[in-house]
Amino acid sequence: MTETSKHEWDIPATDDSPHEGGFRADLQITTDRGGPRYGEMIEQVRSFMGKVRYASPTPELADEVIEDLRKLNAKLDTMLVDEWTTPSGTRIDLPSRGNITLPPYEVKDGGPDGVDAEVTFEDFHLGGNGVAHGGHVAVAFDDLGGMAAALRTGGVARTAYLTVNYRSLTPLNTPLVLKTWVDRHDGRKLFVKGTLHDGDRLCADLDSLFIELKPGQP
Ligand SMILES: CCCCC/C=C\C/C=C\C/C=C\C/C=C\CCCC(=O)SCCNC(=O)CCNC(=O)[C@H](O)C(C)(C)COP(=O)(O)OP(=O)(O)OC[C@H]1O[C@@H](n2cnc3c(N)ncnc32)[C@H](O)[C@@H]1OP(=O)(O)O
Repeated sequence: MTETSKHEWDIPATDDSPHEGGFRADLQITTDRGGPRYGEMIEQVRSFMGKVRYASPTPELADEVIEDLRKLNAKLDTMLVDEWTTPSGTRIDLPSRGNITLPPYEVKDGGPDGVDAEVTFEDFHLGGNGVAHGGHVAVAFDDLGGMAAALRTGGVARTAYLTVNYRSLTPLNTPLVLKTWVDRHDGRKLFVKGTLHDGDRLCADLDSLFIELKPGQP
């Protein structure tokens, strides 16, 4: 057994379906791709994105930052790979699998019945008046809802609908409890529910439908 095949979301390949569900059957989930400091690199980028949200640079500082970013972009240009082999989204040892586009969450427990995670919306996720943007809350629900569906079926599912009810304000820079679970499973249809809590206070809840993809479906 390889290091990656121990996980419940490792999707089995067959001879006639090497790309199960249109996705690579072997998602090559790793804990070492990108090196031991990849998580730290992502943290620095997250921190930078948060500062960009709040910074009001002088024109001179903007010039400097542009130059620095050009250099950094040129460095990463030399290392671009496809989506199946980038560490971003496949490093299961890192918050949100190292996916910079997701609010950082840590899975505490997960299986066919659902997923429990801790999510922190950061400065970058500011909507207005000091609280999280509703779109970022929906992104967190979409990803963790997709994970609940994937852990139930052992394959990748796509979101058919995603209804988020915003029940109270979602604070920034506060660890919050995010839960998703399969409420009903009917053939390829997975009705996934979810909740986001700040302590005892319900911030938002989720009502969604994920459709298990057929072999080869994009
Ligand atoms: C991606 C992860 C990669 C990373 C890998 C790393 C680790 C993996 C581990 C775990 C995975 C972790 C996390 C998951 C990550 C992300 C999840 C995010 C997922 C997304 O963010 S994904 C993007 C947004 N998503 C779309 O881009 C979908 C566009 N769309 C379509 O692609 C089709 O539309 C589709 C496929 C949805 C259905 O199409 P289809 O042809 O397969 O099926 P069909 O239409 O026949 O529907 C079958 C039955 O569902 C009913 N039905 C369908 N839609 C409905 C609706 N809206 N309302 C009510 N009922 C509905 C029908 O009425 C029928 O019901 P019935 O069978 O009873 O008649």
